[in-house]
Amino acid sequence: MYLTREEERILAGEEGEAKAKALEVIVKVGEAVGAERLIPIKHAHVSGASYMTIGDAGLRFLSRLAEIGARFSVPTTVNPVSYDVEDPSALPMVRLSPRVVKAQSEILRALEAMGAELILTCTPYYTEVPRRVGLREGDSVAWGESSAVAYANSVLGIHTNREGGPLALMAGIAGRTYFYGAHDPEWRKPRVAYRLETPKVLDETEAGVLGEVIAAQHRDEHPPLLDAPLGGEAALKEFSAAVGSAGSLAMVHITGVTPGDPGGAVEEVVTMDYGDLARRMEELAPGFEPDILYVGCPHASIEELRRLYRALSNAGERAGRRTVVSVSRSLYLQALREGLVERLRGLGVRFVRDSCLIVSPFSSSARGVGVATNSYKAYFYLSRKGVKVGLAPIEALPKLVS
Ligand SMILES: C[C@@](O)(CCOP(=O)(O)O)CC(=O)O
Ligand code: SF4
Repeated sequence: MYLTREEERILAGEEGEAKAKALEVIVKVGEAVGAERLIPIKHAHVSGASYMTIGDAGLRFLSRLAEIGARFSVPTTVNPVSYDVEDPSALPMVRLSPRVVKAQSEILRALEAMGAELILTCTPYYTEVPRRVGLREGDSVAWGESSAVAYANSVLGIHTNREGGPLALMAGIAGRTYFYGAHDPEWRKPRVAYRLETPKVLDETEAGVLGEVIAAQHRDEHPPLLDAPLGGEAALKEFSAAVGSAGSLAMVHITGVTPGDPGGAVEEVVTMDYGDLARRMEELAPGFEPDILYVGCPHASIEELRRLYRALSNAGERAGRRTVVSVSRSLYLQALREGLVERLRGLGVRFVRDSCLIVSPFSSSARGVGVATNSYKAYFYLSRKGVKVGLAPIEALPKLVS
């Protein structure tokens, strides 16, 4: 791999042992995928911050990095953790053990010592970060959270591969990543298009199921092109989350949404039938009265909170008292300023910031609990963790509670 003089100096340890080791990892991974050079990144977003995901081994790894003086070279933010840091009791049905609280605090301390900004959300794109860092279409970043990776590439035109696990962390310390995949304009040109003729604009749950269908059948190395009427912000967020969780897609070129020209390289068109989506929606619909109505995986958008308020306002108060919303601290403050938090809390809604039902200990205490959610990704993960879960759009959720 070609290295600049500066990169050679970093590898030689002239900017410290930690940065040398981090760049060594990036170079090795780059060489393994055939990358010929490195590129600078403007931002890193680190997943793998929840103690429930990384455990003691991850805690030791991060603490060790901080001890040897690792520091992020570019603005670096962090994914959700195992509980709401300011209100650990916010999680429903969860009694946090002192061990989890202590270990999670040590993880956060280590990340902060390395210079991370603890925004603790999987939706960095809904925070001040992109504006403050000056992220623009075409910029390269190293993001770890799969839903944010797909959203960055497909909705914002920001270039990132799925830098899962420690890779985003290493790229944040090295200030670089390998030039490959989503960073390469040639790779971003779709060869296969998926066209959905439908009588209606897709809501967020249909968009999530569409993401599952495409992720399951797309085999080409280049991103798919999608020609379908996705309706609104929540649909884009849930579609991005679904293609990243039901498959490993880092990008979908969405007609009318993704910035830039798709490149005119499409060789195959797959026509999809809305009936297939409708049948899958039927399969995933909650066939039970839910104990919890869950919104906010990935963390809720302001559009979802506004829709949730309208839906709950027309429902009985029992629905509100069963509703849990996970949301970034940043968007919570925006909703607070709008009076939305007070109105939703007035209907009994419980807010969980910094965390969610998937990366918190919720699923281990949710045996027999029924969850209805508007998020395909929450369905995907909670069902695999043994939780009874069904999928329905926000407007339908309160009607499931008698
Ligand atoms: C499932 C996920 O959204 C959250 C759990 O990941 P982590 O704890 O940030 O590694 C990660 C992902 O989809 O990249
Ligand atoms: S809310 Fe969903 S997308 Fe966000 S961290 Fe939890 S599982 Fe991942």
